[in-house]
Amino acid sequence: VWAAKAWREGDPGGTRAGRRPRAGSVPTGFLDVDVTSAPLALECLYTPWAPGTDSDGAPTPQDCPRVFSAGLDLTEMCGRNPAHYAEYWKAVQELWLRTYLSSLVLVAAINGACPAGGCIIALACDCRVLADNPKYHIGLNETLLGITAPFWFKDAYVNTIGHRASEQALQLGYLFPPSEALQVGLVDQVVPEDQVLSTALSEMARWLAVPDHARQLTKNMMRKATADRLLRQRDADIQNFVSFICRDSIQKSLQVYLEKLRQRKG
Ligand SMILES: CCCCCC/C=C/CC(=O)SCCNC(=O)CCNC(=O)[C@H](O)C(C)(C)COP(=O)(O)OP(=O)(O)OC[C@H]1O[C@@H](n2cnc3c(N)ncnc32)[C@H](O)[C@@H]1OP(=O)(O)O
Repeated sequence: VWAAKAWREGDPGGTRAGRRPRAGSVPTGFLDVDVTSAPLALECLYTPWAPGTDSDGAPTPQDCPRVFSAGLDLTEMCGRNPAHYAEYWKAVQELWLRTYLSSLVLVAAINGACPAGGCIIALACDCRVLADNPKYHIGLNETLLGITAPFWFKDAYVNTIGHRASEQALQLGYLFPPSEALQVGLVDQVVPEDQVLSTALSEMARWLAVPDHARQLTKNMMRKATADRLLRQRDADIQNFVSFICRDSIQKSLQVYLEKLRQRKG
């Protein structure tokens, strides 16, 4: 995700980091900011696995990480205590709200798999460019983990791909391959892997060509109702998450899923 202001001004004290986060590190790894203990300065962020920059601070496309984001860190949702779950979920809400309501132009350059929480951050951007690789699936697959997407994930999905497509994809936990993601409108462009960043930057330029104040007011007008719905119910949403995730059956499902992931690796 490229934050326009940071890019235009050349990392003005931003939080760009060189390391690539491990899979499943949203939210604390995705933007490389510990949102549980620090205010999230989205207005000066680079993607933590920015693929390097040239002397002008513009990105260079030499790195293809295979994983845009593996979604929320499942280890944060397993075997912990209710206070931990509450703090974690508050941080997830905060990350999404700040991304979704940012006045910056945000373009997601999706150069890897993008399930669940990864998809929701991409959906919070203004525009999505996905690399054309059949392994780079995108979507909300929560049901396959035995959990349900919260209402605000669903809202963002519906806003982007419509009610019927969301209903079907959410129930099936469907992860769209690039061609289908484009067809359904989940992403705006699918391009060869080595053109993801250049395309994202062209998109960025297109959005930045619009007068800022008009674009920002329009963005807010389009997004406010969806964000307000969560803002009105933040505490209830946290309580719902905690009681859901604390259930023995849900803990069991998540552990089984994590174990499968680890075995698949071996
Ligand atoms: C009202 C209640 C509401 C509840 C709502 C809760 C919402 C949750 C939203 C989410 O985001 S849930 C997470 C969904 N994510 C996934 O299903 C993705 C799972 N991961 C994969 O499919 C693959 O890892 C990948 C992303 C396709 C990448 O494949 P790759 O082969 O490159 O990596 P792996 O070798 O599989 O994984 C490396 C390593 O990472 C672990 N891991 C992967 N994903 C996660 C994760 N999301 N959380 C924690 N850990 C994850 C995996 O187990 C490996 O670990 P190891 O210890 O190194 O073996």
